Amino acid sequence: MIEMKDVWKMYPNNVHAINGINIKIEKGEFVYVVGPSGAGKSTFIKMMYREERPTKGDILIDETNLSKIKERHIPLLRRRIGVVFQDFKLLSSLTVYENVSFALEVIEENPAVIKRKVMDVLDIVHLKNKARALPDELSGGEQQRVAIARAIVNRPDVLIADEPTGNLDPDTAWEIMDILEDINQRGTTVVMATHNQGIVNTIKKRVIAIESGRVVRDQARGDYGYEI
Ligand SMILES: Nc1ncnc2c1ncn2[C@@H]1O[C@H](COP(=O)(O)OP(=O)(O)OP(=O)(O)O)[C@@H](O)[C@H]1O
Repeated sequence: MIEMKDVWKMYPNNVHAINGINIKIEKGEFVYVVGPSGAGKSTFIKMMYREERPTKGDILIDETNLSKIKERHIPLLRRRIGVVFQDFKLLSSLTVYENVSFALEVIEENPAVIKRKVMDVLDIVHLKNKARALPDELSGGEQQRVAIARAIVNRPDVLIADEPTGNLDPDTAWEIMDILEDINQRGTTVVMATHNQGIVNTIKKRVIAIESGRVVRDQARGDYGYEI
């Protein structure tokens, strides 16, 4: 479960990005975060994986209060929360296999276990046959699938995706959604910030709309709600 209690965020330049958010996301939910550009969606999401810290308020991931965890425990938190970005962020000199295995916490794992875990997630994203390829040899959609595999290889409870389809053509965006839905159906909570009206209006899920750093709508099976 993810919970925000009266969360505020002011950046050092005095921009008030988040202004008093209270939300609860239960285990296994799939949530879209929508809203105009600059509304605070990325800030909202970054606080969930402790990339940014709130100026005020508490964020709980299950029993862990993110405001209270020590810097040295952040890697442990990141194993419980996978993150996917619009621009993939793959390491260009590593193969698909290496990009995924690199993210795996390798402590006390034997090579056979590592290989099984990497191949299992490459199977989920339908990329087993590209394990030896380099990112530059892949399409944008394939690169995003590698990024998703990397994000889930530690079996996180939560997958956070900030505009995961933002750089992809429409057909490829739908493929990515199939994979995110599959991962969600396997039990992972998915939180996805998006500007993709077609996806939100077709694959109906909970919608949290943010404007000027506040939740202005929180709706089960909601619409995108903005004209593009
Ligand atoms: N690191 C930062 N330092 C200062 N101000 C920031 C920083 N990051 C974001 N902001 C500001 O905070 C506000 C919210 O930004 P945020 O990126 O969270 O919005 P967003 O809804 O994700 O926008 P978009 O849809 O364009 O990605 C904006 O006014 C932005 O300029």
